[in-house]
Amino acid sequence: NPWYGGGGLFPQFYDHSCPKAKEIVQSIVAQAVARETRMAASLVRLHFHDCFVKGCDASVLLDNSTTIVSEKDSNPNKNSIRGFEVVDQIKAALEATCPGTVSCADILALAARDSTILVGGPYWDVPLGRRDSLGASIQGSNNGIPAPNNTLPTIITKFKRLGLNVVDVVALSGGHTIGLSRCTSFRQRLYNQSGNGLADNTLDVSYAAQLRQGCPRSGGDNNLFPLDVVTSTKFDNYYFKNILAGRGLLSSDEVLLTKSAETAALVKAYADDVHLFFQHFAQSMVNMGNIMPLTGSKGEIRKNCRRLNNFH
Ligand code: HEM
Ligand SMILES: [Ca+2]
Ligand SMILES: [Ca+2]
Repeated sequence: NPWYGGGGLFPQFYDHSCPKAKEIVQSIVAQAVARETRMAASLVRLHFHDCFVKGCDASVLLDNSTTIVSEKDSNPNKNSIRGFEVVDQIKAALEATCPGTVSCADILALAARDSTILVGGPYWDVPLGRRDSLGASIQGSNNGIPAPNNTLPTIITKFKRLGLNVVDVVALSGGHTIGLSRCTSFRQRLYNQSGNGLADNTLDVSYAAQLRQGCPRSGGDNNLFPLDVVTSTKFDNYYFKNILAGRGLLSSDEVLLTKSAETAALVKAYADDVHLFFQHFAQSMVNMGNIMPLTGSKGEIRKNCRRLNNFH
């Protein structure tokens, strides 16, 4: 059935219960991205870090409380993940228009799509109807979200566990065509990639020298660098062209080219054909958004994305 995604979600879910839902999300995301372009990247990543932990259920949005250990303090998220204030603003507007109707998990999926379009990326219909979790998993966040120094087999395994495939790995890594990374996420490549005191030899020499300027051996952990050194505010295929030129920022970006013929072929195909990348990215975002949604009477529709309705 073409109307339904893998998880029983469908794009028309709010057409009767909250017909303005999509435009409300879009207009607040547009304001936020106009204020700060990076917010588009941060909102795309927020959906990813939600879906990879217990599925797309807004678990990532819960704050610490007596019953919740927040995913916000996990290794991948701490001092890194952002966009929560924008989600709060969207939720407040939706509660004012259609109280108790639109889930925080669906807000994340819509905001990721709208963000992508606003910086020049592809459109896709977002399957909807997710409900919000009654818990969070900091352990799931620490273990389930790939780390930048993971090997390619480990990264692929972390995707496959969730029903995603190698095309999804490479296409979704293309999300790094926008946004920023902290020095701490790639420092090892600049100084001691293989424990021999040498820089990663796959790094372009002048790019590595440029990175060392702002990312010293010690200190500057939170200094920020574009994930796409050519067009970090534009959703395009420079991320893949950069990898081919030894200018991928993270080890997890570079290994797509050097550790598997299958992923390398996709990197080259996307570098050659932006339309193919856009088509695959859109499909893979739908695939990611279908990971283990709560539907029917499972979970709840939170009134405030940061806490359970029955909070203490
Ligand atoms: C394939 C495995 C992946 C790894 C190892 C990875 C790792 C990272 C790391 C280390 C950062 C920088 C964080 C920091 O230093 O604060 C980052 C940023 C980012 N990631 Fe990924 N990522 C992966 C996949 C994805 C996917 C699937 C998406 C979305 C489709 C994505 C979207 C982003 C975006 C947009 C940013 C920039 C966020 C901002 O500027 O606020 N990443 N990623
Ligand atoms: Ca989740
Ligand atoms: Ca770009």
